[in-house]
Amino acid sequence: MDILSQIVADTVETIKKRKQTLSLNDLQARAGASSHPHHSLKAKVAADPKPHIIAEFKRKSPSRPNINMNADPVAVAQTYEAGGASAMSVLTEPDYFAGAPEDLQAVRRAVAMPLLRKDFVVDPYQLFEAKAWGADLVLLIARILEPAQLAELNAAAQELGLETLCEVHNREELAVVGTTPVDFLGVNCRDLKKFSTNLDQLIDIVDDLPDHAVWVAESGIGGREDVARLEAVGYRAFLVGEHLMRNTDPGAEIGNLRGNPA
Ligand SMILES: O=C(O)c1ccccc1NCC(=O)[C@H](O)[C@H](O)COP(=O)(O)O
Repeated sequence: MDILSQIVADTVETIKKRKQTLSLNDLQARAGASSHPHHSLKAKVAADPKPHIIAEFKRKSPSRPNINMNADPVAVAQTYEAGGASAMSVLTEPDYFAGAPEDLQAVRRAVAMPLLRKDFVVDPYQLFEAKAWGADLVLLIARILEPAQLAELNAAAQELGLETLCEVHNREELAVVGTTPVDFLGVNCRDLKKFSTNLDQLIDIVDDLPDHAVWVAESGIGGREDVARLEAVGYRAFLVGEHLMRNTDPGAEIGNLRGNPA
């Protein structure tokens, strides 16, 4: 079983348990009562031609067992926001990424930038969770969804007022997306078998990316030159995790990535 299949199998079990603790009906009521205003990344991207950094909070990952295990999500969020991040990605998956719903909820109370619930969404229940916890965007990974399932989750998320970031790794997965009106189309250049990243793949695929979504470059971005190279071929937003989580001054580095060195 590959790593994504393992994560998805465990996620399905986690959702089963959560449904026993909080029914879908009760969760829907909570999501409906959520008083968080919507913070739109789409609007930010439309208003500003400069590169947009989606700064990620990630303690660890399958490829990196210890990135920054003791990091405080609220302190990191405040630094990211002050540094000019357009949005923040918060891992909520517990077993492989040491994330938690409480991280997203705490960050929501502390900052006003758009928040991405970064998880392995396979069930509409997770969309209501995302809404109830204060997210503005959700990740939908093409590799783990059937085309009809992706279309349904995308429509359900947008109906709830969540923007969608659909992630692909290659051309084959673009077929899963088809004409589904996702808001953001992310290309992730991490090879999930070797755990290596190769930014050239993000460049090779651009001729086949659909125009209906904003393009997001994901994984392995390590400096201003990387952003500039990817921006030159049409990417408008950049999901950056490890590079910022290991940086001693992530706020300044976000400015640098955007082409505004301190
Ligand atoms: O990073 C992993 O090891 C990983 C393994 C399995 C599924 C997803 C994985 N990573 C998630 C991501 O896509 C990254 O967190 C994100 O693109 C940021 O990447 P980076 O800037 O390289 O931390």
